[in-house]
Formats: sequence, C-alpha cells, structure tokens
Amino acid sequence: MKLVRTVDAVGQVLCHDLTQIIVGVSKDARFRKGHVVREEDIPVLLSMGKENLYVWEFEEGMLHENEGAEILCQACMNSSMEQGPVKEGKIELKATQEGVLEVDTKRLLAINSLGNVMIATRANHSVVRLNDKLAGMRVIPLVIDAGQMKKVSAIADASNPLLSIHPFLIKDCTLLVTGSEVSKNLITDTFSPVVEQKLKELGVVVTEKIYTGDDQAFIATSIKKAVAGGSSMVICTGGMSVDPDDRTPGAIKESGANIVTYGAPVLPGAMFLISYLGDVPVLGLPGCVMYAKRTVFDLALPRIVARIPLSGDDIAKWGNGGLCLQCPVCHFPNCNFGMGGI
Ligand SMILES: Nc1nc2c(c(=O)[nH]1)N[C@H]1C(S)=C(S)[C@@H](COP(=O)(O)OP(=O)(O)OC[C@H]3O[C@@H](n4cnc5c(N)ncnc54)[C@H](O)[C@@H]3O)O[C@H]1N2
Ligand code: MOO
Repeated sequence: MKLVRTVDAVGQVLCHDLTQIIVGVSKDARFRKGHVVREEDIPVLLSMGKENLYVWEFEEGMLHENEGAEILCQACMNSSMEQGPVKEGKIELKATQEGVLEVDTKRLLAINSLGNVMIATRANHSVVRLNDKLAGMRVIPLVIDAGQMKKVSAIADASNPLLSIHPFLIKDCTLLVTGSEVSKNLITDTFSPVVEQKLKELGVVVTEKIYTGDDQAFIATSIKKAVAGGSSMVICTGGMSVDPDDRTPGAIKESGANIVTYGAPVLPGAMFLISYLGDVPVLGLPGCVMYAKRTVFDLALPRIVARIPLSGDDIAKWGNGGLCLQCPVCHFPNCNFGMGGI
C-alpha cells in the first residue's frame, strides 16, 4: 500500500472502499476496493474531499484481478461468444450464436482446481440462444501471482478455449409414423405434431411424412429411400416395445443402420433407439415421447441436430439424473433431468 496524490492516481488501484455522502441522495461506497482510478474519477474524488489516496503497490510478478479475469476469459471464449465489461474483477460471457454449448469439463475442473481462480459455466450440452449467458469468471484475491495465471493459460487459452457452441446443422427430417391403427385411420395421429414442434424449436423442418403401418420391410425400405434421397435425419415413431406388431427396431436394423443404442437409462424413454445409416441419424421414438412432457428425446435431439456424436457411453451416463420427476409444472431444462450425464 502506498499514498499518492489523487491528481496523480490515474491507473492506480484503490485499497479500500471510498464512501460518498450526499444528503438526501446517497450514502454508499462511490468507489470500491480494487477500482482502477480513471481520469473522469479525479474530479469526483476531489469533490469527496479526497486529496490523497491509498493505492496498491504492485509487486513484480503480481496481476490485478481485472487482468487475471481477462486471462480467464481468454481461456473460455471462442468466436461465437462475446465478453461483457470487467466489473469488480468479474467477466461474463454471452452467446452470439445459438446451438449446443460444449464445455471441456476436464480442463474446466483442472483450472478450478488451481485455487484462487474460478470459472462457472452453464451445464455442458445446454441449448443456448442468442445473448444467453454462458459463463462467469474471476480471480478470488485482489491481486494474483502471474505464475498462477500462466498455469491457467497452459491449460486453456484463446487458441484452445474451454467453451464452444455447436450450431444446429441439420435442417430437414423424414418422419415415418408407424402403427396400422394410424395408417388405417382408426385413430388420429397425435404423435407427429409433438415431434414436429420439438424439431421446429431447433430449426428442423419435416420435409416428408409417411404413414408406414407395421410392415417391417416397408419401414426398412422407407428409411433407405429417405437416406438415398438426401434426407438429413429419419425419425420413426412408435412400435418400439415388445408387442408382436412393434417392428421399428427390426426395421431400423434391416435398413443397415448402425445401432448406437436400443434402450436408454432414462424414464420416460427406456425404449429409445439411436442409429446412423452412413452419417444420417435414424431414431426410433417410443410411445412415451408422444404423451410425456419431456423424455430422452429432449436430451438427445439437440446434440443430434448439432451433429455432436453420441456414443453408447454418453447415453449410459444419462442414468444418473435420468428419472424425470413429472413435476406438475415442468421446468426442464432448469431441473436435474439428464443433468447427471453432462
Ligand atoms: N411388456 C412391455 N410393455 C411395454 C414395455 C415393455 O418394455 N414391456 N415398454 C413400455 C414403454 S417404456 C413404452 S414407451 C411403450 C413403447 O411404446 P411403443 O413405442 O411400442 O408404442 P406403440 O406400441 O406403437 O403405441 C403405444 C400407444 O400409442 C399409440 N400410438 C402410437 N403411435 C401413435 C400415433 N402416431 N398417434 C396416436 N397414437 C399413437 C398406440 O395406438 C398405442 O395405444 O411400451 C410400453 N409397454
Ligand atoms: O421407452 Mo418408455 O419410454 O420409458 O416410457
């Protein structure tokens, strides 16, 4: 700590809060500890009677919290994000593009384990929209060892940041609505409107819809034709369980698609199927997707539309937090559903 004349204090860091009292208007800290004195602050400080100030005496090799926050920001941010102003040593990042946020959780943990620095992010694989807040970060003390910040940069920096946003790349989908009761018009199709709405929220349009009935060979041929015709994704509804007329898993297999999983540790959604024919996702949706507010489909769809590969391991991890509590008012994604697998 050293004493400087206020008129010479531009660029110096205040050591304590400075309170301004204006009767009937304010009585509060006008300048906070850690504030870096700017040219425009000088007349205000003089008007508060502060001719001299206690400021930090920087030691060689120490950085102010604002400089530290900038380094943390560089460790997080890629080109589809924008940084807010540094406020009291803290920086927040916002999305400049929509998509699926990917957080490198291993490296995030490595940085947060260093001590004296922190980065808090939105959960990995969250759907983010334009201007959504993504992360906040700061150093804990007012000044920090530059060596500590070098350790941060060695783990992540602007050339290899922790965060990225994967845009929704898939724009079209073929819908195969199975079930003889639907193709024979015995009941109204209430499944496809649900799927179409969820797709629309991610910018995907159903370009073809076929009522296939329960003929396995016909469903398989329809899948192959859709893919050969350039469809970016194929979704089959219903026929996913164990009744003799449930032919969808067999048809997807017969189409030659490579099955990633038939079955997921998520309720609702146990009978979900993900496969790929070439690089085209082919999904089998169990009946619950039609009637439950949220299911495994809501966990998987954003990543599939963003073309983020989903492995059997990724899906197995959903078991932790995979039980939807069916709350009277659904707050998904602001709940634990699917959060164990992030
Ligand atoms: N013995 C078992 N039964 C069930 C199991 C099981 O493991 N063993 N799993 C249950 C789970 S979990 C689910 S989810 C459902 C899966 O249902 P499916 O995908 O096989 O659905 P469907 O049998 O085709 O249809 C169920 C129900 O929904 C009606 N439906 C189907 N598609 C439409 C449509 N487009 N529009 C309107 N209604 C539709 C259909 O008529 C049936 O009433 O299985 C459990 N059972
Ligand atoms: O696949 Mo069923 O999905 O759990 O309700």
